[in-house]
Amino acid sequence: MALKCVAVMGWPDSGRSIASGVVFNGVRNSNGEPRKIFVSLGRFSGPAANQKTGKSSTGNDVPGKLCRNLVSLPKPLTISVTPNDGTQVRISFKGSPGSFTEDAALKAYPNCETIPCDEFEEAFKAVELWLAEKAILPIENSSGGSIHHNYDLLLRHRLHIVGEVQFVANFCLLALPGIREEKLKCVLSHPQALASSDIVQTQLGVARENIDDTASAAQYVASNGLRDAGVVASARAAEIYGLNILADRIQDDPDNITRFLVLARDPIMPRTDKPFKTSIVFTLDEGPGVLTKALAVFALREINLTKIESRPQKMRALRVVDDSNTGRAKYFDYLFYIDFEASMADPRAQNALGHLQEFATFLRILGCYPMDTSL
Ligand SMILES: O=C(O)C(=O)C[C@]1(C(=O)O)C=C[C@@H](O)C=C1
Repeated sequence: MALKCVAVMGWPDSGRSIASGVVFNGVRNSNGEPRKIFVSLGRFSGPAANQKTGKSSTGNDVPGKLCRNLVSLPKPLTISVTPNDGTQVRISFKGSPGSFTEDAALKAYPNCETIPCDEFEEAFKAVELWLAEKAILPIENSSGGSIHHNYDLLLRHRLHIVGEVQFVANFCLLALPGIREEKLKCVLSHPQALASSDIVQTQLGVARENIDDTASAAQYVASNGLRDAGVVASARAAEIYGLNILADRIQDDPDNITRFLVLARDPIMPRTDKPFKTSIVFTLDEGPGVLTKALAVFALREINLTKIESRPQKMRALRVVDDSNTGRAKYFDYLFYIDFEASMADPRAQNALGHLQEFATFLRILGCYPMDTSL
């Protein structure tokens, strides 16, 4: 059977053509109807294509290095590179020990080794340089919304989303031992933690000071012996830095949830025996209804969307279009990020992306991963 590789979902200008997978055309189902098949390029068992000749070891011609004879494709497998309990998995994160991101890593991989980094970018690099197997980063918060910078990093780097962690952060008010609430003149923490515990700070009448992460704030107050400063951080941070917990669960919304993404160098094989989510990013041409059309590819197949986010295309912020009424019109150019509830092993998802790819100007699959159903 001749296969035509019609779309490569990859980094637009990286010179590396494949990020997560390929959609193949020219495949028909048992009724003879055309069918698009998405093949994840994470890891295959079975004969691999020779990178130089483009021939598989079974002798079948393959168009392009990584296209394969789909008939012989194995059923999706889950390849577990690391044990489920996280033994020996090194996970990089932005922040100091005791931060909520580290808590989220420990929730997903209880025995992991965590690698604190100063910046999100460094957490990505730690995985790219094989210093860590995975990175974890917050992507959205139920009260503060999206963490936009991290959407940009997902696209700038080539890691794959391999998991999500939903985490309820329990914010505590901390201070040096012996210090009472009335003595506090200011409270230090991550801006999101400060914003999420506004009621208590207003009651205390304290000034707020932003620090990179909650645990670093605890470390700063402890190491400088600041007697008039409180901290909003976790109970674990109190223990690590020798601070007292003055008040527990000070978040305005008791269900303040942060969603974290787990990233790795390789994608995982999509499955259909448990709920999976897929995250994509795409761009569209300018025109009326184009976004509606893009969203319809999911609605038509009854695929539920859980998140949509738009970000400016920084290197190509303005699009100049000849418009018959007004002459030259200028539009902002956007990237659209979507999470949907379907596995890439599900034909509905394959068909939806095949359909989207017909008119999207760029499409990349950021990852297909098990949904966190723990909350
Ligand atoms: O500062 C921390 O402890 C973090 O892990 C970061 C972070 C965030 O980026 O939103 C994570 C969860 C909490 O909501 C507060 C802060």
